[in-house]
Amino acid sequence: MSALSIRQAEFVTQILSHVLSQFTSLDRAYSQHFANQALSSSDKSLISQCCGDIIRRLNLFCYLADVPQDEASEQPEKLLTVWHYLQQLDAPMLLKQAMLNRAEFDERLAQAKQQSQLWQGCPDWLESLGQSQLGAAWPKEREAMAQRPGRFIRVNTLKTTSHELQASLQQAGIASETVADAPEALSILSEGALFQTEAYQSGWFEQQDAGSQLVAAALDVKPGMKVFDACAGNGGKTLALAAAMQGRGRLLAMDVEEWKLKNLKQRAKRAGAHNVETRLIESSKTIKRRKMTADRLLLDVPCSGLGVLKRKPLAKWHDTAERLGHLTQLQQDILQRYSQLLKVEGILVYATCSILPIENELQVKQFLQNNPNFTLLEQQTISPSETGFDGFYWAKIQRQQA
Ligand SMILES: C[S@@+](CC[C@H](N)C(=O)[O-])C[C@H]1O[C@@H](n2cnc3c(N)ncnc32)[C@H](O)[C@@H]1O
Repeated sequence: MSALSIRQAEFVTQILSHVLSQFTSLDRAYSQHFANQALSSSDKSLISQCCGDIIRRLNLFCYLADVPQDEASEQPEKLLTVWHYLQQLDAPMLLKQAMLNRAEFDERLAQAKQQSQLWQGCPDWLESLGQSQLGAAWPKEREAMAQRPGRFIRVNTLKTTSHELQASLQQAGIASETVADAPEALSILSEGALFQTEAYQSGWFEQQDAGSQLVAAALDVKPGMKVFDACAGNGGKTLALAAAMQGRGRLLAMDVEEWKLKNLKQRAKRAGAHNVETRLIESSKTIKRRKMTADRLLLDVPCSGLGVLKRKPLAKWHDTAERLGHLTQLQQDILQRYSQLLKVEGILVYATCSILPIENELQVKQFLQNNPNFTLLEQQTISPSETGFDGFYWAKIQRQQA
């Protein structure tokens, strides 16, 4: 990795200031700041990697820069200087005014390395939650979630094969490799303008973490089935389901947010997923009207997102623990009401992008206690530390009787 140019450094400081003062998502900030700018894909990739590194361990960067965390948005240059020092790089000229006393920095660095919670960029509320929920398993998950996320795509088998896609990306100078246990996933090994390739324009792949692909695969859909994706959002998993159905059967994508379903429709068109229909959930009638009609049902419920902190690190700097009570109630409510969509012998997958038992196996346990006509077939937590993927949970549940 090389030092940032002055221009790249300016983008980083502007984006950091923006997200830290307004708490908009990093992705949204990138699209706003990059719009209509002559930046190469390697510029964009370096800028976003650098912003991600700093936000992921914001408390550490503030400590090393001797900046109070609530003033981080006003002193992003100092955080960027720390980023350069940590990688033994010279900071760009722009940052000279933000130079830190090297001896003091070294002393702080030595102290920080002794404190794993600080070194791995973990706020106090998350440390207590992780400890209480996961006990001895927490430290390795905390460490895994301090790392940069991997870059994964899903091969769109409606249009191509893994082999053909790899060859096409290789021609565009992008190296990739297959991923053990996730048959449609490719791990992208080189930087490069993935989204400007002919393969992307032709709908041959979607960006999707390998863990998320495993959740969709757990539903085990078959061509010709009637499948509901009841919290479909922008359709990451819907499109994976459509590919597994080989375009045959009915796939109904539902959500409470209309704009997400609009995005989903566009993505489905590009992917050639012609059996996808969308339906806005306007009231409980949308569900009741379709009672006992589904062969398969995906409930990818709203959650804390604490499994995907590598990719969405800003969530560390809100106290998500405060929202957990509301979220877990909503999750149980969705599971209880939407499970009525299933036919007898139909199968649902309840899923979250969290690794906390309170959102996962404890929710399923409560549901099964209240609904003896459903049984648990299988469940899995996809652990970031064991897989290198984002963290997810899924439970496969079958309806035995009406
Ligand atoms: C984890 S996200 C889904 C991500 C999506 N499945 C994917 O793979 O891209 C959860 C979704 O649930 C939606 N949602 C929130 N409350 C809901 C409700 N009561 N019924 C259905 N969907 C809901 C949110 O709008 C959000 O899109």
